Amino acid sequence: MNRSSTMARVDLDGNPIKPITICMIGAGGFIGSHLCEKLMHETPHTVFALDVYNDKIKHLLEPDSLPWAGRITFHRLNIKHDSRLEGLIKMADLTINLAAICTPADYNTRPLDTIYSNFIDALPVVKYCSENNKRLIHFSTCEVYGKTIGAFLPKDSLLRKDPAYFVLKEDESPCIFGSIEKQRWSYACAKQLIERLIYAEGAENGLEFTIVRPFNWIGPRMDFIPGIDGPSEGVPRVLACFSNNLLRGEPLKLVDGGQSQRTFVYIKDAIEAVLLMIENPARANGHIFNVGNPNNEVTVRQLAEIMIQVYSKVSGEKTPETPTIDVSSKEFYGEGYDDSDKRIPDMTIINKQLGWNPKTSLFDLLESTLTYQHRTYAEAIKKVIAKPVAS
Ligand SMILES: NC(=O)c1ccc[n+]([C@@H]2O[C@H](COP(=O)([O-])OP(=O)(O)OC[C@H]3O[C@@H](n4cnc5c(N)ncnc54)[C@H](O)[C@@H]3O)[C@@H](O)[C@H]2O)c1
Ligand SMILES: O=c1ccn([C@@H]2O[C@H](COP(=O)(O)OP(=O)(O)O[C@H]3OC[C@@H](O)[C@H](O)[C@H]3O)[C@@H](O)[C@H]2O)c(=O)[nH]1
Repeated sequence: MNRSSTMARVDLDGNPIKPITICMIGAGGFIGSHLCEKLMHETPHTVFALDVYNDKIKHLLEPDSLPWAGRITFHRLNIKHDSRLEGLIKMADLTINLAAICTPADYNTRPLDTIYSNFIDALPVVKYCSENNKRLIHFSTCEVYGKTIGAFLPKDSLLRKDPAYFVLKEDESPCIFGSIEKQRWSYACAKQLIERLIYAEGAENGLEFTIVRPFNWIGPRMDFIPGIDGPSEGVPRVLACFSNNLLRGEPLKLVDGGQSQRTFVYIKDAIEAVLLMIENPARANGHIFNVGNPNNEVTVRQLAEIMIQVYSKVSGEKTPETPTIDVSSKEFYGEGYDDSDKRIPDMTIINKQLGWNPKTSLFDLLESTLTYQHRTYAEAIKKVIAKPVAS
C-alpha cells in the first residue's frame, strides 16, 4: 500500500511535511534509483527523473497502473547540452544533483571527462538554482578528504592510532591529495572545487544548499557486471568487481595487496539520511554531511574474505581454490593511480542536525547484496561462460 496516502507525515520538528517537486539529476544511477524508490513508496513527493539511462528505474516508470503513476516522470537528457535543464529546475522546489563520472578506473585514464563531469557540468545546475532561488542538494564525495594526516606519520608512530589523525570531520579535516601526475585525484579535486563554489554561492548570494559526502555506499544495482550489463573491459567499483569475480569463480584481485581501508554503509541506511535532508530543510541547509558507517571498517583484503564467505553461503557454491590474488595498481588501473588510505566518517554533525545513524552491519548488508547479485546475474554468467569461443 502507498503509505503516503494513509499517514500524516511530520518533519523532525513535528511540522506536517508538504508534498514537493524534486528535480533529480542522475536519477537513473545506483543512488538515484534507490532514492526514487524510497520517494515513490514512502512519500507524496513528485520527481522529475533526469538521466541518460533509465534501466535501473524502469520498474518505477512502468506500467501506468503503478500507485505512484504521474508522480515520477523520466526525462532522457544529457546535462552537458540540453536547454530543458533550466526549465525543469525552475518547475521544481528542490534540485538533487547526482550526475557524475564516479568510478576510480576513469579518474586517471579519462581525467578530462572526469573533471568536466564533476565540475564544469555541475556549474549550470548551481547557477540555475542560485538565480531562481531553488534549494540544491549536491552529491560530493568522501574522496575530498583524500589521504589522512596519519598516512604521513612514520609507520611505527603511536599517533597513527589516535583518531585525531584519521577521523574525517566536515568542518575541520584538510583535503590532502597527491601530486598532479597522480591523476587519481582529478575527481576529488573537481568535487572539492564545486563544493567550494556552492559554499560561496551560499555565503555571497544566499543559495540554500546541502552537500552530501557519501562514504562507500553499497548495495543492489551498484554499477554493472562486465560483459553482462556493462562493457566486458569495464572496471566498476570494488563491490561489482568482487561480485563479478565471485560469479565467474575467479580469484578476487587485491590492488596493491588490499591494504587500504574503507567503511561501507548499506544503501538503504544512507537513503534514510538523504530523505531526512529533503524533508528537514531548516536543519539541512548550509551544511555539509558525511554519510557513512564508521562501525563497518575493513581493509579491502578483509572485504574480499567476507564476500567470499558470504557468497558461498548464499549461492551454495564452494569457495575457489585460489580465492584472491595480488595485483599492482599500475597493472589494474594504469599510470597515475593513487589511493585513500583510510576513511572513517565523523558523525557528529549529521547526528546533531538530523539524528541519523546507520543500522546495518557489513555482514548483513553483504548478505542481502550478494543474494541480489546471485539472483540477478548467476544464470546470465553461466550462459556466457558456456558459449563456445569462436575459432
Ligand atoms: N556510491 C557511492 O558510494 C558514492 C560515493 C561518493 C560519492 N558518490 C557520488 O554520488 C553521486 C551518485 O553516485 P552513484 O553511485 O549513484 O553513481 P552512478 O554512476 O550509478 O550514477 C550517476 C548517474 O548520473 C548519470 N549522469 C552522468 N552524467 C550525466 C549527464 N551529463 N547528464 C545526465 N545524466 C548523467 C549517469 O548516467 C548515472 O546514471 C555521484 O555524484 C558520485 O560522485 C557516490
Ligand atoms: O577489483 C578491485 C577493485 C578495487 N579494489 C580496491 O578497493 C578499494 C575501493 O575501491 P572502489 O572502486 O570502491 O573505489 P574507492 O573507494 O577508492 O573510491 C570511491 O569512493 C567514493 C566515491 O566518490 C566513488 O564512488 C569512488 O571514487 C580501493 O583501494 C581499490 O584499489 C581492489 O582491490 N580490487
